[in-house]
Amino acid sequence: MTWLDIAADDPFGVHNLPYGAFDPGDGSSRLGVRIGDRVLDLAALERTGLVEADGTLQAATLNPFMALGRTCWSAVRERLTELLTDTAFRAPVERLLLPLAEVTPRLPFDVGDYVDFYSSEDHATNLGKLFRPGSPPLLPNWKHLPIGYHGRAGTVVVSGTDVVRPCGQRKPPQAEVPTFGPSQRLDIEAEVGFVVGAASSLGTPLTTKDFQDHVFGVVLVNDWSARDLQAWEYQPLGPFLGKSFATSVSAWVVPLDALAAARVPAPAQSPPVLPYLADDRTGYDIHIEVVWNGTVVSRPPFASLYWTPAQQLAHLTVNGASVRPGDLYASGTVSGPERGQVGSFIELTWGGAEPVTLADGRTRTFLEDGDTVTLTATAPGPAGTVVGFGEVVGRILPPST
Ligand SMILES: O=C(O)/C=C/C(=O)CC(=O)CC(=O)O
Ligand SMILES: [Ca+2]
Ligand SMILES: [Mg+2]
Repeated sequence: MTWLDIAADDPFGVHNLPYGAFDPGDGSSRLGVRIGDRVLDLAALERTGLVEADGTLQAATLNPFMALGRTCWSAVRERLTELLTDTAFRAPVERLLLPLAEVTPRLPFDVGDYVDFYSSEDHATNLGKLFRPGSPPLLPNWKHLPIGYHGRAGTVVVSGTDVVRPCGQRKPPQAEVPTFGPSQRLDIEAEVGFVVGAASSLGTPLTTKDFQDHVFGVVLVNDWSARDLQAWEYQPLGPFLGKSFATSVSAWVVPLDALAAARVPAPAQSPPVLPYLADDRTGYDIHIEVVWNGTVVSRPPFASLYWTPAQQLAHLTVNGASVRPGDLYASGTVSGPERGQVGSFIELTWGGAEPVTLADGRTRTFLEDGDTVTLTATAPGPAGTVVGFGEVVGRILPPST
């Protein structure tokens, strides 16, 4: 039990302790750990000598700390738990707690490379039907490898950042030539992101067993997608400007250690995968909620994903490509089999053909200017607790002229 005055069922209790970066009000970026509705100033804590992490907690982002590797992550997490539970430490630690409401979240890590996968069978099937009607929805490679593409690391933004509606080329199927203008089919993708901590060596692939030692933690991701731009540009090289304008991540990186109780068996795979992709089928029971202008429109179940994050890591390094601290790889859109479980609005409204009605009585197909989308998620924690992921929220601004 923590000495802090927080409810036993608080999703940000001592069983969670997610890391982030925050601006205390002076324009700087400082590392912190969230506990309840407060943030513990890790830079100041390290300077007191109560925690030791080679000075890495003085940095503006988590990258130097994440580079230290799992032994250090576990030691610091254990020490933080001790400091927040043993009343002997209450006096020196309590002084370093700030109300969450008084700080501004910053991007918690410098994003190295950003990869986005496509690992939900339901999502891939739905998108196949919508983008390629008349063809088999799953391409022949889909069950043999986790399909992915490299996204744009420099436009990954922290939750709360507004998203300007992108402009670009689009060509409806019946049109003869493309036109240019603001996207008319602006969409979201609800995803879970994995943040690499420990680097690997160029030329040496990681195995599925290396996942625990290289992945530091988990964030929520909204991979904003302009479907009209995407549909016209994506063949043959894959997503480009239809997705690179912005990708939002949640402010708090939930340590992998906080998700031990959320492990569930991932779906069985058939046909069998090649040996380098064989894994112990560890999935995570993360329950996502998609909230559109205040209305919950969907509840995507992460546990349903066909490809696990361990397989994704093994696949993305199997050619010898290395990973670095701050690399981010996202699961791909999380969709379950039901309409109320899909992770994108193109699926929710079936290509815009079936509008949804929000709580304010207004209908929607794709995003309108001024709309706000919030993704939240929880997972089971130890001893009946709940692990919170916070939220990733973004509001759509009109296109720049
Ligand atoms: O099937 C397609 O052509 C396109 C699929 C996507 O847009 C999905 C994507 O970005 C990967 C994912 O999030 O699952
Ligand atoms: Ca995506
Ligand atoms: Mg994106």
